[in-house]
Amino acid sequence: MRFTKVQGLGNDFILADYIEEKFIPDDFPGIAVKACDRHFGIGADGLVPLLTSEVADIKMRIFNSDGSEAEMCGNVIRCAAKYLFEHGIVRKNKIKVETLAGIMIPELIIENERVSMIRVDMGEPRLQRSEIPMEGPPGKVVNEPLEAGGIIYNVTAVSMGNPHCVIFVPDVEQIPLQTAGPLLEKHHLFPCKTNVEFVQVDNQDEVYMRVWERGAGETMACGTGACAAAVASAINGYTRRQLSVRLKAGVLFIEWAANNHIYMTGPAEEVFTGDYPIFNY
Ligand SMILES: N[C@@H](CCC[C@H](N)C(=O)O)C(=O)O
Repeated sequence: MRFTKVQGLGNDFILADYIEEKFIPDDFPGIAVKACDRHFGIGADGLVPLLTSEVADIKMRIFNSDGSEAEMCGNVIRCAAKYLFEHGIVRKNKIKVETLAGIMIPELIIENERVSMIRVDMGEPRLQRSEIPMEGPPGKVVNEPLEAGGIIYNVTAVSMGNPHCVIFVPDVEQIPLQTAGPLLEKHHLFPCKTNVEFVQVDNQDEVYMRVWERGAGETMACGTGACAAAVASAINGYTRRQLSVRLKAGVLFIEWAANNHIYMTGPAEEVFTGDYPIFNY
């Protein structure tokens, strides 16, 4: 498998370009588990095959490092758009990408003939409990108490195509993410599991976030998570609808626009390329 290792704010992925390939492996989950291993594989938070699409410029599938398939990924869609543009595969500055969460549209911001940032139309957030999905009575889940491991968390649930559970805390550095993360990710009220974001509000224009990702554990950043955190911050009245979400390795700029779409702007980088053996699994 030819691959390009990419990262967006330290959330790293194996991009596997199958657009021109005749042989498409059928065990992407198995390949993801082995290739994402940080000791015995390439090492990454996920494996992302790029494929041809009948409804968009390309199709992107997303496999977490545990092999589960996700509907959408904000950080990798920026990386994929930059890769497609810089390698001359799609020479448009707005690229339509088919995902399990629908068609997303990354836009390349070009400065001095180089892609400096990528702004992605992430579509509309979904807030109804059934859309997350989360068990319970109909309506939105805003600042609602949820017990996990003997602790009550106040959660706001947002779907960006994939599920997110946002929890506001005074100091994210104090959160024992390795214990709280898995308990919330696999909580019985989330039938498809959930990504978990702990968010500290710095002021009306900025929050700081740590994330425990469904199927990948703690990662350095999460694009859909940053969008969910921004939506949750706005509906709880903590921030404006345009804000910076600070992560370990940098910032994502999120705007919840008047058309109800979320726009996420951030960087993307290629790290290295290589070949990975996928036979004899
Ligand atoms: N890191 C991603 C999200 C990847 C998928 C997620 N773990 C899930 O299972 O929903 C991002 O940047 O959005």
